[in-house]
Amino acid sequence: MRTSIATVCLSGSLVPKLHACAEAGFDGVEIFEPDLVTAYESPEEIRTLADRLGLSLDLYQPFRDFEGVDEATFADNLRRAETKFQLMNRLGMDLVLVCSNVATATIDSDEVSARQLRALGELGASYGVRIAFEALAWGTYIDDYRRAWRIVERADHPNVGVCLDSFHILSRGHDPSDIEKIPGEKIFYLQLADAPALDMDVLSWSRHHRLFPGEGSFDLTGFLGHVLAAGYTGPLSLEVFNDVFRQTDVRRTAAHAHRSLVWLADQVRRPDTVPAGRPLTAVSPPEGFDFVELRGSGLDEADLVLEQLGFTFRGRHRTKPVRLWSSGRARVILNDQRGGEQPTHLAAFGLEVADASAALARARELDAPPVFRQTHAGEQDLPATASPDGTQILFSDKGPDPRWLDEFSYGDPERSDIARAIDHVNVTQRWQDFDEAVLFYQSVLGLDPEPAREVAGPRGLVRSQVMRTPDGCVRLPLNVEPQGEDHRTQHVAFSSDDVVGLARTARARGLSFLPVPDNYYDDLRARFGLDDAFLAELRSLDLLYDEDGAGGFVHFYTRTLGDVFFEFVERRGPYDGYGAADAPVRLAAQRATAR
Ligand SMILES: O=C(O)c1ccc(O)c(O)c1
Ligand SMILES: [Mg+2]
Repeated sequence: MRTSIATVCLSGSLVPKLHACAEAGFDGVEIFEPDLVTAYESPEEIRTLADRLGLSLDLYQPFRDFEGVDEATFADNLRRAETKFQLMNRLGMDLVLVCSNVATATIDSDEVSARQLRALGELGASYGVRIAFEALAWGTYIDDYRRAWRIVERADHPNVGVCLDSFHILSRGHDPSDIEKIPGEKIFYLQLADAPALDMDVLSWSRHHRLFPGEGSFDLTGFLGHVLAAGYTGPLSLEVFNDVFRQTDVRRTAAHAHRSLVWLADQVRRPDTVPAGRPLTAVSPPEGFDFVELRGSGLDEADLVLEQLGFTFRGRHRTKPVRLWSSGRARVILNDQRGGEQPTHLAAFGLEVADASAALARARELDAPPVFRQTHAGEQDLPATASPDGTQILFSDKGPDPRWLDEFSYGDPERSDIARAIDHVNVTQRWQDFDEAVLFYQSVLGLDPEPAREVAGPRGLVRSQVMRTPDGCVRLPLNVEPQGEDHRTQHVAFSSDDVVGLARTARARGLSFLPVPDNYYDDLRARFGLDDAFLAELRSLDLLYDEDGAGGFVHFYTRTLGDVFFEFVERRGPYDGYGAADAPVRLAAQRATAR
């Protein structure tokens, strides 16, 4: 199916927007009227440019406050419409969006609205223009697509149909299954937008918080399924009003917008809808973390901390300045190759997947950038891509022991069992990249988003959202990076069966913990009624504790090494969280002890 996007989704002026849309792979655009009005190019020049870029001009929008009005207003509205139809002829466009009246309607009548729309259709026909009537969720009288369709049916004009917009339908909780009752050819246009679950007035929600499919919490797969079942064959078009996307790089936004449509079209599992003409390579969710890789200027300090934590030094790589530490299936690579000028940071993580080359193929189909890593003959070349935040992701075929382990020598055999595996990797995001990251991890890696939540940091509440596999073997909590800091603070959490014992041993070896304030333990006593002995033990070791009704969670953090720190977690029983209640304590402590 063809893909399209409303120019209102993007930042800047019309010409760069058209270039960005074409570059991202869209087939067409909706021209948002203010973008044309404020452009210095003539309609003919816009038409020529679009043509040269291979973009069709699919929809002119919006034409406001047309129907449900008295006769004098109606006459003036027809005059207004006629000038727009003339403009559309200059642009070479044949479809206009008319949204339901929110301002001048005084007559609440299907009969009157249908008659007025019919007259508009008749006028449009003389210009070769068709009318797509859309019920805005906040329309004065018409705020439901079912009523818009009733009126269009009654208008009974070949040039009058409906425009369906997922936001207006799903935000109001209207049942989308009635879409299937509309004949496909009367659905003149389809606009898709996702949105976060928010409890606010629908106009503000729509104008500021819409998201691209896969970035919010609407069931767009189900929605699109109904539209396709109705027989709609027009473009899949994005119409996303979002303050962040209106301010951020136009090419980057267009690129993740396009990814969202490719992914959504694939989700409905109808080969005829897939924009690329063939389904995406199917992948199952990752089955575990293979390793994490740190780079930067402070890796010697990381060696020391890993040793104090009881990891085994597994040796050096045979051709690269890279060394490996492990504990159970938790593997940490310290890479001195590049990035030595930066503080120690999380540069990459590896994921074990059923089929590494299939995982890479899917990433490429979704326009995730390939990453080429230096390898020598005989070394395993792991397929890799990069996430929007720049972290490299390497795929390896799931097996008992990764083959690349053999490339390390002069180390010790694995003797530690304090850590079982990597429990989660916390990847911070710039606030403006967060939605793009949710879409990336969902579409490329097949991770599911948990509901977003907020964590109190020293500079205010920050958004936190976990992307994970259903079974929890891969968990990626995404957190907004504190603003105004000149570095990121990411962390790698290892799971252990005995965090208390581990903390005791590590402390005896001189590990420095993130210090926890005494007040925290008084609060813990109040929250969970813990016994004095356990509380004293937690306090003496700077351990944190949480419960979620299902089980308990004991954890601690190391001090920060450059831009990264380690966490050890023990999940007692089916505890499924991340100690989110403790995050404010961590953020405050990190700030208090910052370099
Ligand atoms: O917010 C608006 O006014 C507006 C305009 C046109 C649309 O298609 C829409 O969904 C909303
Ligand atoms: Mg709309």
